[in-house]
Amino acid sequence: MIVFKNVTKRYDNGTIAVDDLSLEAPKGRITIFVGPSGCGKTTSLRMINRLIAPTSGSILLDGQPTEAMNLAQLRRKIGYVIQHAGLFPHLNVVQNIATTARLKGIAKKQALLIASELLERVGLDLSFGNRYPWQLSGGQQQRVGVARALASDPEFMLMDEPFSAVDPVVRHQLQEEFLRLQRDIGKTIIMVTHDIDEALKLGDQVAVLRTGGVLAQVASPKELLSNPADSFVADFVGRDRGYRYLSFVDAASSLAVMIEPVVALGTEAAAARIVAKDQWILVVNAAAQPLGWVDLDRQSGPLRESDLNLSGTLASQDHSLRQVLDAALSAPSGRGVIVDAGRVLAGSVRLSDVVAAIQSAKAAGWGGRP
Ligand SMILES: Nc1ncnc2c1ncn2[C@@H]1O[C@H](COP(=O)(O)OP(=O)(O)OP(=O)(O)O)[C@@H](O)[C@H]1O
Repeated sequence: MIVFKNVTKRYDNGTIAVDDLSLEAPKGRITIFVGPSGCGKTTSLRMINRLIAPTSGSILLDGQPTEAMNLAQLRRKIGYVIQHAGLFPHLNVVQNIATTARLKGIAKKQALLIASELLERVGLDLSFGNRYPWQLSGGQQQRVGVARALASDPEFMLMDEPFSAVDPVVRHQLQEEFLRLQRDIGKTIIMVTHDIDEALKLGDQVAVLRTGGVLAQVASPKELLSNPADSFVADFVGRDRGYRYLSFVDAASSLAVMIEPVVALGTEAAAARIVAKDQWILVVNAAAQPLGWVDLDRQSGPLRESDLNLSGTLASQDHSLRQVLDAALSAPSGRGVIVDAGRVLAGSVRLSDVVAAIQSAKAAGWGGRP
């Protein structure tokens, strides 16, 4: 556990970057610091590994005040990941990862072995090991940065905007991989971001800071959305917080999933019309995985790939109500496509049934994920 006790940082020019911050980052969980630019997120993070010294107050790691700890020992306990990864340009990928293990006193051969294992763990092929940082994309560099922080097997991880230097698609991938990794390693993590979506997605708890370094609220994502402490937090978590909240509610098992007629590519439109519920028919591949919808009102002859309407998203029944709602809203037929874990068709849901499921979940006090 990481504990901030009345921590204040006043820079020499008089700026109060962090003002009397007290909070606990629980063991094995992800705590996110989020807030507008200049609200003291990075300063708070860097006070933990003493890159910045607090003006007053203290920070405790598993009960031990950091100011009393040997600096080298303190840093060895803490993995540190920064924006743009900050890799050493003259070392190749495996050597970069191995540096933190070496600092911990692990023999070179063993450190390189650990580094190679971690490379795969963060989703990079072993062949990347010999490359230099400039030969990697931004997303690959970030992965190496995470692997390097993990190579010393630290108890704590500090991550400063680790996924912000990449495009939204790669960022989404990195976030998903990171959550999977954390399920295995269960580190005590504090991450800084200015992106509320990222905070709500990754955080077990989220600390919202306001300008002047004052803690506005610390709570679970669900609590922040349903019970913002004040108008600053309410504005910061976003105007669409009612809709976002659905991300935290499992699609009710009572959700009525209907049988959806399907055809294969190559089926004649006339034959498809016989099985279709209305003008829209769902096309699946040989493994019964949905490919897209076809509008039979505009179709003659065999159904081709180029006839597919691909606008509909897929949801699985164990997804959140937000995903199921999106599937229903995005489907041209108005029927959201539900798949199982192997992307095989399970059926479809009508928008009206999703809305009914949302209403009954709300009436039952939401339930679902914590
Ligand atoms: N070395 C310094 N000397 C003086 N003021 C500083 C120093 N470093 C940061 N500050 C100020 O302290 C405040 C907090 O800065 P900090 O970098 O912690 O904010 P942040 O929330 O991480 O911002 P961003 O999201 O823009 O990175 C800002 O007003 C900043 O200008």
